[in-house]
Amino acid sequence: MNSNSAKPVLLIVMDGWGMGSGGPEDAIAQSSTPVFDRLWSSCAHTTLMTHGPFVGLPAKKDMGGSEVGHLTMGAGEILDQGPTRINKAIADGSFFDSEALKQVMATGDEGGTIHLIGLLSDGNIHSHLDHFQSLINHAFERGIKSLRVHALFDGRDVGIQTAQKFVCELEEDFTFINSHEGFNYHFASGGGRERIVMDRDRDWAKVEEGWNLMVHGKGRHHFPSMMAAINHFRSEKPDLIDQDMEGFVVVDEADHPVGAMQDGDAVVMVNFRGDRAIEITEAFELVDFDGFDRGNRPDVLYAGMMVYDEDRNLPKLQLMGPTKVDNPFGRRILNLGIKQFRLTETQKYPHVTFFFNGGYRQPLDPAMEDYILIPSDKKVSFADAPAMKANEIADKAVELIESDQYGFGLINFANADMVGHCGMMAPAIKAIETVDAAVGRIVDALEKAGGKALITADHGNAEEMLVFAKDGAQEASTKHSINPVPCILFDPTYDGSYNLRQPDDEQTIETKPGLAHLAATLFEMMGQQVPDDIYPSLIVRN
Ligand SMILES: O=C(O)[C@H](O)COP(=O)(O)O
Ligand SMILES: [Mn+2]
Ligand SMILES: [Mn+2]
Repeated sequence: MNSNSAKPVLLIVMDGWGMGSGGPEDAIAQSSTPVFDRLWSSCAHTTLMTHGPFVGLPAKKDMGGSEVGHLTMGAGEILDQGPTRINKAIADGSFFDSEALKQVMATGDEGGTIHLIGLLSDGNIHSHLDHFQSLINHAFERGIKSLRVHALFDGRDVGIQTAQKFVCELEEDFTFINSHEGFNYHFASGGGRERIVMDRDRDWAKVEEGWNLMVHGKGRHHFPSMMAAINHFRSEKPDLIDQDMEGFVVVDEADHPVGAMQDGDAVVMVNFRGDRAIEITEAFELVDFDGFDRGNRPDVLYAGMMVYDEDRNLPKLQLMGPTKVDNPFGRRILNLGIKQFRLTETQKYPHVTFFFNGGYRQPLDPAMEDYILIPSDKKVSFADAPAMKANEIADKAVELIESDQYGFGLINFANADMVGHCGMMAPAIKAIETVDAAVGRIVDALEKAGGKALITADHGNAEEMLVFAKDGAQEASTKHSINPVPCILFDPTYDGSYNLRQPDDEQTIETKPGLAHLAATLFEMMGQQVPDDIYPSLIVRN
């Protein structure tokens, strides 16, 4: 096929745009979305499942996320994702046999302290409390005497004020373990994930603050316990979302940090998801690191739950091998000679590259793949800049479509998700309206170029900005939803001769329309043979 004459077929991901109830919690229903409404009523469309087993996650109600969503879209099939594989390995015991974990435990045998750092919640997007507990119990059973937990508070993949629940669960474990002679297991530091450590946009000040708390035991706030810290910050600001809590150090009666890191200690990053674990991993591992001044760096053994950066093989020690896709969509179309682009802003860059590719970050053939990254706004809450880079992405998309070079392009608009995570209605509406207009400009350009697009989302978020308790009380929702997402096949030549498969109750996990069916649908839209080793296309010819 001559890629220069290709009619572009795009996959447009409106990140975090789910199908809501239309009620007061639904920011999408409250937005003016003339483009979406026109496309929904004039194009073939369906809804897709994006959560739990539909994307290879362990539990029925696990929320989907950008990583698992893009990985599933690119794979064209449902594959076990990181947490599923970790859970299975913990259950069958193989998790504890890894060389990496043995090395970590060996430092404990030699008298070193084992430090667990990570997101302390059961959100299952970046981490899971069970994984902390499995590691803690294993260390205890192995007779490791000293362990510290440096906890990042969530409030973003779970309820907005839930930190105390997870803290108390581990405190109970520690109380039991410490009742045995010679054991001392404690929390050592804490702070909200948006304030410290879990940055993914080279905002090194956040990582540095976390580094100083965890590694050096240095920070502005000192507390005798985790609960003292949580109570203090909530008494100052009762509606404080856990993700925004300031960082602090846990200290003893003499005001000394209880868990500063020493030579000979081991550190395990418990998060399995890579995007927000890479920067702290660089700080621990890179020799020529220049993100910030690390001070006197203790000589510690560092391990991560999984690979966070495949290209650089970071971290060196991984407790679990990576989820790999043997033949992802991008590689398959490359082999067909189809030129492709990926386009988004920094916040979602790994998702349209690394995750969609099922494990590689850089183009396999730079002459045939253009990965275009627009820098995200820094040092702002996206609630204050809800347009994010959607207009710039649309400008670039129009230019790429008009260049007449590409047979495929993947675009991600981060707004409905990133602004949705702030939990505020008015900015979310602005975010959605911006995306709607940007998609409108892209479909207009596609129409002129004779192209087509699948317009969909990787999971919901902005259509569920409030959650309601049984007693009717409501609180802001900052997390993803498990609602289905829209899927529209934009085709200016559409004559009603096909439809998209609709969900029904007879279907199985594999056959219910989901993200795993998009790859085959794209092949069909490009006029290519659908490979027989991926899930079938959603297109049903009348
Ligand atoms: O990292 C985040 O911002 C949230 O935990 C998940 O959001 P994402 O999966 O859409 O990136
Ligand atoms: Mn997403
Ligand atoms: Mn999100």
